[in-house]
Amino acid sequence: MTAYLVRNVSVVGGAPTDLLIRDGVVAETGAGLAAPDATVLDATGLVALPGLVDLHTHLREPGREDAETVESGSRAAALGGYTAVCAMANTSPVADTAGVVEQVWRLGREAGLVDVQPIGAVTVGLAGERLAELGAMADSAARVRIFSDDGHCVADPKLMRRALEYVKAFDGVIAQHAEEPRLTEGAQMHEGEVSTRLGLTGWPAVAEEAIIARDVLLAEHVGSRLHICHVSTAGSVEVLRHAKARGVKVTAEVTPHHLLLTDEKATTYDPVYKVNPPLRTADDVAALRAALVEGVIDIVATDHAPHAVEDKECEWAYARPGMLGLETALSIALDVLGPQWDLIAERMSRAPARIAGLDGHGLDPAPGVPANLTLVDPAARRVVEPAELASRSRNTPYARMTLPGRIVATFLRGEPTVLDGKAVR
Ligand SMILES: NC(=O)N[C@@H](CC(=O)O)C(=O)O
Repeated sequence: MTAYLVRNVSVVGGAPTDLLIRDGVVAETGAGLAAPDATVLDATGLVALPGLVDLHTHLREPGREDAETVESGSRAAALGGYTAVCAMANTSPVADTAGVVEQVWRLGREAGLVDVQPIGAVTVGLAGERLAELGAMADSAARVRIFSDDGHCVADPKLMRRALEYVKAFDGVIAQHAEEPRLTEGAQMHEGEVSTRLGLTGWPAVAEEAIIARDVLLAEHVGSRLHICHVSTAGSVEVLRHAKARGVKVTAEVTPHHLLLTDEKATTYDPVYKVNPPLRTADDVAALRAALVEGVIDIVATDHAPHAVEDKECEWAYARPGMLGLETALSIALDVLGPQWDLIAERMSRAPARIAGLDGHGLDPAPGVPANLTLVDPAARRVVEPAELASRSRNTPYARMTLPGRIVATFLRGEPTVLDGKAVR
């Protein structure tokens, strides 16, 4: 195994130092290290972060390998600075059995570019009628701890309660896609002034807020861990603030796109901006940003949702919801938060690793720690070219935008997955 001597790097924004990476761990840190056998990387001006961890990635395998595979999504993740991703269960077949989660887990190991941690479905076939085999998935080789019907809400309160009770035994967490389905029938975009102007059926903020309010009360009643996927409204932030003040064990994520884009984008009728939950108003964006800084929202998660061309380049009403995220998330975070490295490390690596229970991830580079880390050039600016993305899909909402920051290198247990901004494999 090659040793790497990373020279003159700022660890999470601190004073420049050297990092020696050997045998899968950070072996030494300090100024002026010597290691004649190591490959030297001059990291002057670069920042080292603990490898990013994505709690919400759609890898599309099995079932839609034309849109993404475990391998192509893993490569996109590594290029985005990630060392671990949690793969959502809405594949085909659905990841609702030990067999399917083990298959995804094994494909992740074979690709070897990031740790792929499968998420199991809460209900059989995401149909919201019967609990899936949560215990069997937890006991499988994939050791599933997060369960989600993402793409669908667990709308039945009794099923939601049972799921919360069930996962308590192994400290699992239910990740809820908060959308009261009766309130979003036929919805095409955020319900508000823009939807009225365009004559499109709206997805009201209350459809999200009502489910979060119900579920934080259920989680409190049961004493279980609840995670809220892709929080998108100012009202949801208020419900979460209230729940956290009461001591409810709830965590929440926000996506890069909900931190940057608004429902005004729908006026282009370009389906690349169609996503679930929909892009909201500028006031919502401001509330989400403030909540992320404050900690009412715990993490940034990408909701990387690759879609084939025919599912996106069509009429708005027929387009599938979802956007790419893995290869641009750090740049958007840098754009929105500025160079607050400790905050970025917390919201994009340490906290998601804790929520997912991923050992060896989310740890700042320090002697003895597994070398899961990424090197960022904060001064670089890049133009997003869809054709250059590693994802099999092209549905990025940031096409041809100039974004700050570039991932220079990513290491997974001491092995580079990205060097000089390029995937190693
Ligand atoms: N976030 C999205 O817009 N899409 C997700 C599922 C979903 O949440 O609808 C997908 O799987 O494509």
